[in-house]
Amino acid sequence: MNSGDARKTAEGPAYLSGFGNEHASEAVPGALPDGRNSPQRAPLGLYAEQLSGTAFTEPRAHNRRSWLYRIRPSAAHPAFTRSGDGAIRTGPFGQTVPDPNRLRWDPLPEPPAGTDFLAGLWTLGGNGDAAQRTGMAVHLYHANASMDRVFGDSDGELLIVPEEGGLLLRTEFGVLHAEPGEVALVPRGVRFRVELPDTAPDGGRSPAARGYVCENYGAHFRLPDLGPIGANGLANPRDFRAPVAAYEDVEGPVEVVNKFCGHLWSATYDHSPLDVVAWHGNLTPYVYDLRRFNVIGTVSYDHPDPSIFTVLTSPSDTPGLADVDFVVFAPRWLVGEDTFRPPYFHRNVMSEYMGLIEGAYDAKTAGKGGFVPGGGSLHNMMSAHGPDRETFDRASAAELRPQKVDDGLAFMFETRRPLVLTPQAARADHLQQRYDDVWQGLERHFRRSDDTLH
Ligand SMILES: O=C(O)Cc1cc(O)ccc1O
Ligand SMILES: [Fe+2]
Repeated sequence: MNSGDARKTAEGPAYLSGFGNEHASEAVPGALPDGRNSPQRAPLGLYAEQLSGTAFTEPRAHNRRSWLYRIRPSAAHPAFTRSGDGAIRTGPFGQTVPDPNRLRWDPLPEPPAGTDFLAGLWTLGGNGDAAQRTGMAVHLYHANASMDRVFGDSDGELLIVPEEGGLLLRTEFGVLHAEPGEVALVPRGVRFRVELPDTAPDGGRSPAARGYVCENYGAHFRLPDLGPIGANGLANPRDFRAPVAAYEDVEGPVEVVNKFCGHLWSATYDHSPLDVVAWHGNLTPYVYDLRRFNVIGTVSYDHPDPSIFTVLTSPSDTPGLADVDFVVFAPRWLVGEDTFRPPYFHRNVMSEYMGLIEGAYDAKTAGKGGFVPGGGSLHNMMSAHGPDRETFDRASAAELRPQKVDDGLAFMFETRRPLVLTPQAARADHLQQRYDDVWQGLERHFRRSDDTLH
């Protein structure tokens, strides 16, 4: 293999900084044409190819496309044939009756040896319709082997949230590294391979990689508007990192898997499709370190709605109504006076899938049988939830000194439509059976005169 690899820094691959920027990168000097996208003959004998992420005519502020200069055009491939879908499912989700119950899962069980990222993807549920390009799916993954095939998802962009084990993503645009605490996004259709880097001190294979994926069938994730917050805050654009160009020059059979309208299709190419020597444009994969999130909260009283924690949003056609939001509960100070500080009791018109990357979440008791890293909870539209009894008791009695919440990293995929489970999620052994019990014992404290409660 002749690999034009990315320039490396001491910590890992080199990156280009900024969300949605017009970037340009070449792995070989002179590979990018000057002053035009499609010269009569592209430099170095490369093929020019455009990859669009939005309709050509969408407003400039949202328009996404990149130009790729590659050893072979993507068109040079044989026919795809259907392969098994494994545990991957796609909207529309109609195989279970939508469930109004509060649900919680333990982490995915250990997969058989030799399970790569694609084979380890397991769909929990979702909504909308991939063919209508609206809605989303929640997947989890548990893998213990690097892919040697290449994957591209025509149904949506993939927001990958590692929880255990780092991932090396070799993409058409270059190499990305995502550790737990970071997220990676691969745009719709971009081909990539997920490798599990050797992280064990003895140079052995890292034991496993586990995490979550939001497959977004709708509009690209973008940064939320900041409104009165001002020009800065939440996720800062410069903290998003795109890869520098890096290519594989591989002649020989490479399996390429394409997810298209819910099914996996496979073709054996006679070369690697990760053969982009240079590219420019604003449609790129990227990584973001969630610990860089600039958390904003109250400095007076009350618990702000969690929209204040939105990292990325995929808007619908209705202003302010997201198809899906990606929200992070990052380390922060709590200072609210005369305030119940954890998340309040609520019933939400949006549906909430929550995951835990590490530690504990401030509305739920940690530990075995509770909300644990790698597990997840689903609070569908209008289902009543909030702090569990232990949290309610503790927070109602706590002395309200400034308090640093820095013992965990939780996130939420919040979506406009109820999430419908796959049969495998509805019947999973790792679905907790007694989640409702966390709200048992919330006794009545009501007295007609309010002199006893506090
Ligand atoms: O724990 C949850 O349910 C998520 C959540 C957090 C919060 O701070 C306020 C509302 C909400 O739904
Ligand atoms: Fe909630």
